[in-house]
Amino acid sequence: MANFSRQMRLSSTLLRLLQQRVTAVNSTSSRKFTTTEGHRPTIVHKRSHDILHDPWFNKGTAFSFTERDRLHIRGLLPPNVMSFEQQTARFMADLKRLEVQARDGPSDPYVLAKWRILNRLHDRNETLYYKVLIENIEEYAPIVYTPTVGLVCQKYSGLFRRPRGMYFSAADRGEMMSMVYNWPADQVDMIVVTDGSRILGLGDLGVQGIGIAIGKLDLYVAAAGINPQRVLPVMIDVGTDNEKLLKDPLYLGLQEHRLDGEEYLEVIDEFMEAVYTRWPHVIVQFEDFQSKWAFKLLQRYRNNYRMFNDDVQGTAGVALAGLLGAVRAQGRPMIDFPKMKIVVAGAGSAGIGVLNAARKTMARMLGNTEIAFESARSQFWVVDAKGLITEARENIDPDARPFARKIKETERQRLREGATLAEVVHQVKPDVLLGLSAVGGLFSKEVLEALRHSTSTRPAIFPMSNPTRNAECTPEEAFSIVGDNIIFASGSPFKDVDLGNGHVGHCNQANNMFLFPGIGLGTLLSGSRIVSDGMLQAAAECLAAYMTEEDILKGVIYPSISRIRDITKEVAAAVVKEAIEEDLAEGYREMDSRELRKLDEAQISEFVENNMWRPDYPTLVYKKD
Ligand SMILES: NC(=O)c1ccc[n+]([C@@H]2O[C@H](COP(=O)([O-])OP(=O)(O)OC[C@H]3O[C@@H](n4cnc5c(N)ncnc54)[C@H](O)[C@@H]3O)[C@@H](O)[C@H]2O)c1
Ligand SMILES: O=C(O)C[C@H](O)C(=O)O
Ligand SMILES: [Mg+2]
Repeated sequence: MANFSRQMRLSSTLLRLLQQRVTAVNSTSSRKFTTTEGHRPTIVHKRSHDILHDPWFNKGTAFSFTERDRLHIRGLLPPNVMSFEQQTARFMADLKRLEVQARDGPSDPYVLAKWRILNRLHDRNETLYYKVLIENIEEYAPIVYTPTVGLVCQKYSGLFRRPRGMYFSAADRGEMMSMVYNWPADQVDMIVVTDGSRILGLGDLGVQGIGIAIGKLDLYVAAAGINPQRVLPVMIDVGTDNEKLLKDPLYLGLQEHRLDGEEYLEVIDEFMEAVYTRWPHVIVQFEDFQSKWAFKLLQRYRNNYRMFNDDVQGTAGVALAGLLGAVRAQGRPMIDFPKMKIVVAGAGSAGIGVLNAARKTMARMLGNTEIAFESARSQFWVVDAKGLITEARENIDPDARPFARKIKETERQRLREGATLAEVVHQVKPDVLLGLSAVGGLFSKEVLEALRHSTSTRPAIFPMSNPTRNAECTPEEAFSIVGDNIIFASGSPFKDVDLGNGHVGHCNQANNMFLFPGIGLGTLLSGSRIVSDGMLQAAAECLAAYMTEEDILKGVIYPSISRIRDITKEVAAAVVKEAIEEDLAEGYREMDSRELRKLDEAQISEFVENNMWRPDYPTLVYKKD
């Protein structure tokens, strides 16, 4: 009897195994024989451990039996061959177990543990990692990207395991042109580079800022479908002025003060020359450079290289789309935008970028004349660490000067140089209060109470600073103090607010993640040599038009992150179209500029979609070098 039940157990195990094998066989045989690149075999030049430790080709337990023989890895893996779906499910179960044990809330103590688990998967098997990320983007973007990525950068010394990306330091001067050949990939499409000097709202984190470049590139892969083999996170370590890091024995970067002036520029110039020599078509996204350098570097390189600054230009487009959404949410036509009164707290790279873009858009709507440009200026009040910026400000930052209020105007409004944010909001009664100050809680009770007197029927509150703790206010504060009717959009994600009357206060996320992946992908596929103002404007307009009237009236002015792949495709198509119209498009692979010009709108969209990478295992075949 005992024997019989043992046999039964064995045969049910066997049956299960066989079923799994059959499923695996079926899933292979049911594959359509298309000519798409994903199903052609990939030739590999390594075997054995090398392939298991190579995240580009590793499939872990999903290697089939024949592949295990071919690649000399039989016996190096547990015997059960898992399907891609089983692997995903197993990984998700593990990740979920952690969550069941700790029901989180906004200050989830397990975010770093989740990041670690995801990071380990990233090291082992990139294809599976991106499948998990894409299928669960809403849940895990806040882990691999903002806000958790900020914490990861802060704790980088402890979290560092396997290196990812490239590091160029001040000590590498004169060597970068050869160093760049140490990177294993012959093709790189996207580089995100930082010097770690202003990571989110967390200040100078030195070499630890590499985390932000990695997080942005994760979105390039997940949202824009850039091939993960062709992305490169870069950290340019020119030292740090963070005294704590300078003394920290575990710090992984150069323990000297930051280079400045010509010396600093020489390092960045050398880096740019090196990467464009090896990969002439690469797109370089500058990220989280302190404002002092952000504008200068943008002006220095934007006419000669395929580059853009995400904090200045990406943020500007995202904010602009939100501002236009706020106009529509009041039931007014977009063309009413130039009538909006906008108070901006923060005049750094992000704030100034937003101000310039909004002013230009207003001027265009008013007829694109010099008078229109001048008159648009008076719709903005800018408050920085020293208060309201007026023409009376001493040593005014040249980038902020165009937005300094005229003395006469301020007197008329009973304001003055250096007036506090609360005073400005009280006197101006703005339609929009937008924060890019990196100061958590800046929109205090006093400021929000003053906004209750806004002349708008639906005041808009945009605490755009990151990460969560640096947000100028929480949605709970905004809805409870200013009212249920407001439009709320924050840089870091917040949960919707229960307003207690059967209604929900919607929390939009106003983050440049809705634009930079599409700007990069569109630039890549158009083959444009530069990222023009027109291409950036097209990206912003595409995002602004994405939401339906019905959504907007409900206060939903940005898409949910679950739609990031779709919005990114649309943005990229808009960028390609604009590049064609501006005669900048030089084409991509077999789609040369002449072919590109023949495409209609739907065909451009299809072209974009067909060139977006998806996580899918190719069949691997070994070939000797
Ligand atoms: N949501 C997004 O997509 C997005 C994009 C880019 C930047 N950001 C966030 O914006 C913030 C600022 O970035 P940045 O590069 O402009 O930084 P920055 O340090 O260059 O600028 C900060 C600005 O805020 C001002 N400021 C400081 N204290 C203030 C106060 N008490 N009141 C009013 N203004 C004050 C400073 O004077 C300065 O002008 C960061 O937190 C960053 O994470 C968000
Ligand atoms: O990184 C983000 O989440 C947005 C932005 O680039 C920032 O610097 O805050
Ligand atoms: Mg940034």
